[in-house]
Amino acid sequence: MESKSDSYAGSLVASLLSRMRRFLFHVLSTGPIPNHIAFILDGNRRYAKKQKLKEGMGHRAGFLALMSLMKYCYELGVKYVTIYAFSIDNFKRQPEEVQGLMDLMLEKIEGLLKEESIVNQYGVRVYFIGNLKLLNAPVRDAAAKAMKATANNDKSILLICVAYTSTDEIVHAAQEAIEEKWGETQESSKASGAQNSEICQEKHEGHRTIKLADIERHIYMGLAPDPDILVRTSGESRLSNFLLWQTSTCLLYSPKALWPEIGLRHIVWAVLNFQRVHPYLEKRRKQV
Ligand SMILES: CC(C)=CCC/C(C)=C/CC/C(C)=C/COP(=O)(O)OP(=O)(O)O
Repeated sequence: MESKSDSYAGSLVASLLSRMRRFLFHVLSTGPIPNHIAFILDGNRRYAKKQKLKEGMGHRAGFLALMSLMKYCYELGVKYVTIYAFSIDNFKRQPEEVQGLMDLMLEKIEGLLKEESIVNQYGVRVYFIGNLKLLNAPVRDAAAKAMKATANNDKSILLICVAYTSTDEIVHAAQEAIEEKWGETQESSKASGAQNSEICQEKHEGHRTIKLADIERHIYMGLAPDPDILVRTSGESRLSNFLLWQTSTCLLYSPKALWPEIGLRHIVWAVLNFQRVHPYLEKRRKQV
């Protein structure tokens, strides 16, 4: 059992580490701080295997790592954090694993709403991004509840991509943009009393004139600026169908650590690298 002096020493060390971290962040903030960092949470099952844990425990450890990372990002002044929590392709995994992940998600979303959670400590507004109708009803309802409950938080933003892939996001946005154009075309045809053949012609023209901005208006991630840094753990540098539309001028950082092993040093290193290439990234952005 932990004695009183042990717990006193423990809280002293925690407070010292927190002060050191804040000092480090203060020094870092003399340079540009990324506005948006996105994470691909790779390597949770490998971590469980490495630590000889049950597979689901890797994802639980991954969630704890996520909480620490969010804390570091928000303390550092990063406004937007996006995570790839579950891709549409992940539905192809063994049914027990998918169910285990959905159960974990449900439990953790409910936990995020508790008063003492990081979301409330840091004034985080939560968005769930993706094809949410693919989720089971309890997770979808919990996601809707979390978005509603945090709607008045405005200090920071957490975007949780679930049932998400970039190609699905782009197809969805293109479809909505076409429907919007078609709606406008019909309206203007009605107003001018055009004949059916003319409507068809206008519809055709309307489709042909879809612009980049029409698609961007309907992209799920449109509520956030493009990420400045994309972190993918476990040494992989593939994007795996994540934020393909949004990452043309983004710094990719792929530390060897498995997701549950990610920590403060990785964030500091990512930000230092971002600061080093910042003038170049800004130039590229202006050109784009
Ligand atoms: C509410 C909320 C935000 C919950 C998030 C929970 C969480 C940590 C989800 C990660 C899910 C996932 C499929 C990660 C990829 O690791 P992997 O399973 O592919 O592991 P591997 O790369 O070792 O195979």
